[in-house]
Amino acid sequence: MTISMEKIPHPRSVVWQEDRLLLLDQRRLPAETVYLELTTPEEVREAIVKLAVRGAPAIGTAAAFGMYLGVKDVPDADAGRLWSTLRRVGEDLRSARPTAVNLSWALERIRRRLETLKERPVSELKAALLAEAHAIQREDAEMCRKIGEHLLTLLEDGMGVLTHCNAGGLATAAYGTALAPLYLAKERGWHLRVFADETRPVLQGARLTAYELQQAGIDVTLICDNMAAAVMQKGWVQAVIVGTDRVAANGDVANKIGTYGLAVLAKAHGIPFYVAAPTSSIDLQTPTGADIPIEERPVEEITKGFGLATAPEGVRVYNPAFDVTPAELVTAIITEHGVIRPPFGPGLQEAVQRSQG
Ligand SMILES: CSC[C@H]1O[C@H](OP(=O)(O)O)[C@H](O)[C@@H]1O
Repeated sequence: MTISMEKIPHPRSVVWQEDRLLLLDQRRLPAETVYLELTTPEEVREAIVKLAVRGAPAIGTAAAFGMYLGVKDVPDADAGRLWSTLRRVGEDLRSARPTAVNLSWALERIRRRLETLKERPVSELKAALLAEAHAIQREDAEMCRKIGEHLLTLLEDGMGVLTHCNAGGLATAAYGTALAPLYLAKERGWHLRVFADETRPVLQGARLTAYELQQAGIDVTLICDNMAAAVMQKGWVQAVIVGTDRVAANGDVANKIGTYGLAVLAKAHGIPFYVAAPTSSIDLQTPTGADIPIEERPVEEITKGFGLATAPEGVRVYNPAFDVTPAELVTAIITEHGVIRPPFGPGLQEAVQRSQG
């Protein structure tokens, strides 16, 4: 199934154009649609660190193109410099953000692909690298649409769905993961009522999810994070759907801070809690959620969000960007291969193996 990128119902976050990478600057949404034109891996790393590009799959894709930017001007006669540059740029990009496994997954996929061609001329290696970056992006779009189709089998027309952060088209190559079923439901003429958590402190839900869904004509209601319990208590939510930055081998899920609390609330209200997870976000080498590195971000995201001082100077701040939801609070994990129910271990292994061919 090939996705026609011209027909996706939202702006593209990562676009390769001739010899440069265009990144939709998500820090400026929803007020401004501005694309950064990047020509070096250092610029790509900075864009990832500063959340100009964000969302686990989008980060992986941007890093893959960043690898090509790092080597595209290496002389064809200098194979040694190509390999040393690949190692340096790979490590530099990998260190940009620690939690989303898609970043290291994409870089490792590039490395493995080039290792199979290590005796080939530099020109062939560079062409193969760029082709692999395009393949990662293309496959991500296809995975997202398939996740949407599988998630739709768990929903019904007329349902209320609550989501957190942005696991939408802006976080991926197309359609998103958690938001994919909402786009497909719209295509089928369903009416789903979406409640989007604003998702402090960076407000990906308010700035990105509400924006994406409103642009697509999907019924979305923006709520503050602390309103999710009341919305569930009113009976307005029949499913919670979130994305993920990393699923551990036992089914523990790292996702945007606040996800764990939603899972506890969903359990308390008897609401299914679904995690949309492309296999590129599943990390079988990480045994449990306790082993997932959790990124801590600058205090200013909380004390001076969007430039407005909202806390006393010098106050102590704790700003983890993610939390871990234990597998026992997850109803199902939905990959591009289908719906996985507990116990998650065997199903996660099978899904990853299917993706490795
Ligand atoms: C399909 S996006 C996955 C994930 O990434 C987001 O984090 P961030 O905005 O910090 O990159 C969020 O946790 C999404 O659920």
